[in-house]
Amino acid sequence: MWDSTVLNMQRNRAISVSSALANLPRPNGIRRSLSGNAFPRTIRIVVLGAGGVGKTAMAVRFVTKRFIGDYDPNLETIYRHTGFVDDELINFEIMDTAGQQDEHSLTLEDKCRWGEAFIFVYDVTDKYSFVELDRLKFVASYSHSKSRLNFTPCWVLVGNKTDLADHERIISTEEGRERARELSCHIFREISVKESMDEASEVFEDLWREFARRCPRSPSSSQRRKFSYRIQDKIPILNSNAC
Ligand SMILES: Nc1nc2c(ncn2[C@@H]2O[C@H](COP(=O)(O)OP(=O)(O)OP(=O)(O)O)[C@@H](O)[C@H]2O)c(=O)[nH]1
Repeated sequence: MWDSTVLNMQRNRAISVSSALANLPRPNGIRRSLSGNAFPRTIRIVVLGAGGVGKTAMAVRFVTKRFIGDYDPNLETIYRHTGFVDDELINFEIMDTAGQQDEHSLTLEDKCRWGEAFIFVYDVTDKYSFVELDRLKFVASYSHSKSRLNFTPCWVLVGNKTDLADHERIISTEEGRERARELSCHIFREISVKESMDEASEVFEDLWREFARRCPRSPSSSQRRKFSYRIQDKIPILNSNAC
């Protein structure tokens, strides 16, 4: 009797503390999500593709809404960005990999083990970037299978630079769609990061929806920590309000 009274008191206290926490204003203006989750869920996305296809431009477009013309090709960064998708507040962690590897950087497998969702980018005017997709998908699938995370990651294929398509297109939309099927990608989009802010954002938002559908519970923080320590030592993290 006494035990159950104490248990009930503890439970009521826990409930009132958690609802009080949920109602507190969050630091940096982060609100409780409208879906009712007190804390935003996190998704880790790795962006892969040959050099110069627009990986950095796409990530920066999503995070800052701006198109910035040129970046250091060796720059690898993890962008952290919090935003709403369908009334739910989501933490996006986006690893922008360098298309040209230098011998001191982490291996591609190391980086892929960190990821839970993958965006493969090619340039619709560049045949090599299209051919390179096979190798990248192979490495990402292999690395993910070694990471022992118990869900199929979300795969997305993006053909970028459609603003150049009228005169310079080499890969047709149908070829892109067909390759998405061959690579078992869940989502295929053609976009112009340069001309459209919305097209870049929709890639990340649709990716989140697909991820949430196939993985209702995110990996635990202890699972995530296993893959973090080597990566986060070597790749700088940039919060979106600092971009
Ligand atoms: N026309 C056009 N150019 C683009 C578009 N997106 C990116 N670019 C340009 O393509 C070049 C390469 O873009 P990045 O974002 O640096 O490409 P990346 O894939 O990150 O390249 P690496 O860092 O070498 O791997 C830059 O000059 C961009 O301005 C686009 O949608 N249209």
